[in-house]
Amino acid sequence: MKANILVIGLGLIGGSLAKSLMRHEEAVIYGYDADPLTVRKAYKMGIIHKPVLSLEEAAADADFIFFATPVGAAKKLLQQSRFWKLRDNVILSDTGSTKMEIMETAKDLERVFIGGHPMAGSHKSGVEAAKEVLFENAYYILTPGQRATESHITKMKDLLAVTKAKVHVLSAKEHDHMTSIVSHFPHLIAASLVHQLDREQDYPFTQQLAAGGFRDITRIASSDPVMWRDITTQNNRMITEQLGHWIGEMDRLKNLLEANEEEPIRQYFERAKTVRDQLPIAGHGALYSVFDLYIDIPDVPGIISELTGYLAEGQISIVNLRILETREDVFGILVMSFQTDADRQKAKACIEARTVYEVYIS
Ligand SMILES: NC(=O)c1ccc[n+]([C@@H]2O[C@H](COP(=O)([O-])OP(=O)(O)OC[C@H]3O[C@@H](n4cnc5c(N)ncnc54)[C@H](O)[C@@H]3O)[C@@H](O)[C@H]2O)c1
Ligand SMILES: O=C(O)C(=O)C[C@]1(C(=O)O)C=C[C@@H](O)C=C1
Repeated sequence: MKANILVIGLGLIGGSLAKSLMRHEEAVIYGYDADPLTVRKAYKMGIIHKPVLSLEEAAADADFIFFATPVGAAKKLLQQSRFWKLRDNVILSDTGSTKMEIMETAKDLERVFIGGHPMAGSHKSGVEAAKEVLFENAYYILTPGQRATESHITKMKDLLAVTKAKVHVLSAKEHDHMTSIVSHFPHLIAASLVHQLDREQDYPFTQQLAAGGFRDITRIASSDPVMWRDITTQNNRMITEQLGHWIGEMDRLKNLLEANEEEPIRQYFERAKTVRDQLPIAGHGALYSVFDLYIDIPDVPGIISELTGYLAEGQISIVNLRILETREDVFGILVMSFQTDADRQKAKACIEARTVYEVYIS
């Protein structure tokens, strides 16, 4: 696709988007960030073709403009964009985690706006964390504004096709309701669990004991505070509604604990396990699918390079690697993540054929 694409905000998401949009051979990717060092880094990393110094000049040449800053800044930039001289057929979009306030702000624009939200990310931020493959297999939500026609939406879908994300259209209200449940509120729970640990005075050693469970459930508490401040203030009503449901759930749990009967407690865990295990794609999250393979490995030097070497020979790409609970002289579990089930099956067959280690899919 031949197009000038301007990405404003070259952090984790803007950087990843810019890099994957480079797959359009004829597109020219312009990159702007409030932090000039980030723009330089993005250029050096090959994430953008043209570093932008004057936002307004670059905007005037753009066919697509993406606002990929935290949602508070995105709202302000959208307001400013009313005074920019833009092409008549430009399509504006964003990557923000909230949609209702952004769509409300975009309502007054005299250009087409299609809200966007790639449902993939990380607790890491900044251009250094950007990855070309970040959106592959993830849902990418679009919330078209009132000026957007079917042909504009198709144009946007064609542009995003190279990200290999699953593009899905929703209303801003549907979006904000659903993400408050599966993304926004969980971040507050993660933060609150860390605060609970932080308040523990009697046994400071508790922090040393925070192992896999605590680490897994609180990983997202390491996310960027400004980004989450903005999300929480913009989607405040929906998030507060979820808090109300949560308090109800905690009351139910409190009753269960006070009664302290084995069977209802087992059923509580059972129901949660059933729902969690049935989330789309092998229980790996409703929003971002990766396909994990578990390999029992001895804790010996060189084991990981041995296994990744076999997969490289078989041309099988890995998206992530981690080790669960390895201790000296004990078998550990190596978890390899793949982008597709087909890759995972190929990897399983490859490792089984070439090693004696037990390989399984959870
Ligand atoms: N992090 C995630 O997991 C995730 C996932 C999907 C969507 N999002 C959304 O995408 C957006 C970007 O998130 P991120 O994780 O890439 O953040 P980030 O902190 O990695 O990057 C944001 C970038 O925007 C720049 N910036 C801030 N204000 C600016 C301004 N006024 N003008 C120009 N640049 C400015 C910052 O310098 C930074 O480089 C946010 O709206 C966020 O809600 C985040
Ligand atoms: O995986 C993470 O660290 C994330 O928090 C990613 C996550 C999410 O909540 O799933 C965070 C915010 C987004 O808007 C989309 C994705």
